[in-house]
Amino acid sequence: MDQPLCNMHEFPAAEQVAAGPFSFSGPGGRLAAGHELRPVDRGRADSLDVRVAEAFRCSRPGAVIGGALPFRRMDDDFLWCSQRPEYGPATAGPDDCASGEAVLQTETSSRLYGEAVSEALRVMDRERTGRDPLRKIVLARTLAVIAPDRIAPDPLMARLGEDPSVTAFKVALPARSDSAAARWLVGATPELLLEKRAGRIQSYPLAGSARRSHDPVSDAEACSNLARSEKDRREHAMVVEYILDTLSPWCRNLGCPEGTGLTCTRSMWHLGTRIVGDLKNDTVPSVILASALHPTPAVCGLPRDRAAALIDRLEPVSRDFYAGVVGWCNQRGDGAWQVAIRCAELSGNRARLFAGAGIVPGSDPDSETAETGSKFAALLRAFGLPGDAALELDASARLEEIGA
Ligand SMILES: C=C(O[C@@H]1C=C(C(=O)O)C=C[C@H]1O)C(=O)O
Repeated sequence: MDQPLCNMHEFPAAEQVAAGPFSFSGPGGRLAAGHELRPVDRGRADSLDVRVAEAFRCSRPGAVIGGALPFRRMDDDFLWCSQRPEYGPATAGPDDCASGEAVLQTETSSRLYGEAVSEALRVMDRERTGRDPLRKIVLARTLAVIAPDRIAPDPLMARLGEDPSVTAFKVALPARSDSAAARWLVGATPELLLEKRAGRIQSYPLAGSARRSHDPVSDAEACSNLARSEKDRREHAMVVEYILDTLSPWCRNLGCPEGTGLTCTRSMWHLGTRIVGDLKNDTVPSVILASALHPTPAVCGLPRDRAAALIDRLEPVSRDFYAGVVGWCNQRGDGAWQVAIRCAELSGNRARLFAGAGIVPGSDPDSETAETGSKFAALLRAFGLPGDAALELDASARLEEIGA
């Protein structure tokens, strides 16, 4: 092998190589980048197959590609090929990352978010009787956490991994041109975009959400209200249909044997549907299937390209790799790719937290704002802040607005 086992990216990639540029920990165990890392040539979704094949062409048996696909298909991905990945049992646990001194700041105010939801509803209403109307859009907002010191990705990931219902992840992100700080995306996602083992694939889309409660009676009530909600079922069905339609050309058979059910993390209830299938060609890499699906209407909308354009117009902060895809793939094409939600972008002592919600005709701007507020809870707790800190911040901003 005469290619250098080093990276060709600019600073601070060396620091990211040293720290391990990707790591995933979930119910199935843990995979970390390990040793002998090379960057996969960066590029867009339309050249991914060529670049993945090239990265594996001269790699050792057991090599794995891991990293992140951005939200926008026209942006470049950030993937690494590891010659010696490390596998182990899931690691979770109390770690020393919680800094009680972290401060929460609004980036996108709840008022602005509510206005964006209202604007999306107006667009849907205008198009309602036209050809191919906008039927769903997922809008997100951000919060900032400022810590006294640099925020380290691994302890944060360990805290997030304490919830056994999620896959905790850490992936290196490309440096921004205006800053020398290494960037990371760290999160705990409950949503599996695509897993492939030999010829079998699986996807577990989520859409339709309710906040959990510490009180068991209210928690059960939130769950049963979600199960009965016509709006949430409609929102969910669009995602399932889209995934079935997209995967069917690749599959000999494909279906949802268990139907739609309820699933939960420590902070949220979701509607979820397990989709399983058998591939016609079992050598197709899992990352190619994941990229073909991305972005699903669980994070973007329908019709996809128009929803993506409206997201660009209505969201003040670029998603970058939030609502993208994170995961890994081996030389047989087996691997697991998760939807990059419930995550924060770390850079120095700052973290940008993202949360989004699906908007369909009939959505209520205030409820959607509250839903995004609830989705920050797991991250906020991992930073040592109260889980409802975002909701509290929204409530005090509202009081200020009305001059109370
Ligand atoms: C977009 C996010 O979550 C997605 C949106 C959901 C919804 O609208 O109900 C549910 C799960 C996710 O697919 C997020 O958490 O940021």
